[in-house]
Amino acid sequence: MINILNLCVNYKDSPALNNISVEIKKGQLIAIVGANGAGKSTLLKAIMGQLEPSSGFIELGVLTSKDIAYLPQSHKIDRKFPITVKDFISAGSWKRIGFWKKFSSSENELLQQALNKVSLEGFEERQISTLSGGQFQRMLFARMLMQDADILLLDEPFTAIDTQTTMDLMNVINDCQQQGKTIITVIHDLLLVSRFFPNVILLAKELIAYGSVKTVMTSDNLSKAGYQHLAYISHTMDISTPLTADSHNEVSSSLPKKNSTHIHCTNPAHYEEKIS
Ligand SMILES: Nc1ncnc2c1ncn2[C@@H]1O[C@H](COP(=O)(O)OP(=O)(O)OP(=O)(O)O)[C@@H](O)[C@H]1O
Repeated sequence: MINILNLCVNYKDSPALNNISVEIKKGQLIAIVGANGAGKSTLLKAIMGQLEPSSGFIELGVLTSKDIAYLPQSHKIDRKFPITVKDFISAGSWKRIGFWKKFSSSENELLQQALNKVSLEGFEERQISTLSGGQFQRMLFARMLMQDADILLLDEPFTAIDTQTTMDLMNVINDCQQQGKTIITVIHDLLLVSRFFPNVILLAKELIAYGSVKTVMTSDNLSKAGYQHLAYISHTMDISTPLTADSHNEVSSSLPKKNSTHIHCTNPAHYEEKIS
């Protein structure tokens, strides 16, 4: 479904990805792993069409970039931008309904579902600047859910958030996979990868390995990817623990409730980084 063939991406004269070939099937859940500067974010941006390949290509089959939802690294978003949680999340639907349009009842329903899935009911009128780090990340997930896209690309969704929030959001990712969505996530936490992600792309500007956790995260591959300090303990990593994130309802019930009203869509370009 996503066919990446001999992909090279350069920033001016400087290569960021070299000769990457990977075939990703519909419904797969994949972690992209690699040291800082390995080209992980670059690969996501190339898949979503924000960066042009210097050579090689990416095919999405019958899908287009409109069918892709992107969750950026949270520090790339201006958290001081004056916008409510509701308006921020509703921006996820702009590809469907355009900017500055009133929501239909079905869009409002999607919004409520998204808020519910990330346990942020009652936060609709809050300014995004007042959210904690974990609540902010939940809001980013809600906006991604609002897009209702077939392909989800997430860039470091679990950086600097607590275990509870990580587990809740892992549950959201799991639900999305069960709905048949294809999910590709950049992750630095190798233990999280080994526990929750069936497949891994290991990068170091070039492709070190692609496949199941067991076949990819070997000492040899980790060493080639620049994880020399971790390679020697890789064989002790527990890759057999199943997903047990079931605390979503608990957090959900502890948050305040509030009715929604109709909202506007705001152009995400106002508060997000632009790719140069
Ligand atoms: N806009 C840009 N202009 C020039 N070079 C860039 C740009 N964006 C990224 N790079 C370079 O491309 C390489 C890959 O960057 P990328 O952000 O894809 O790595 P990454 O694996 O996501 O890193 P990290 O884990 O640190 O986020 C790095 O050397 C980086 O400095």
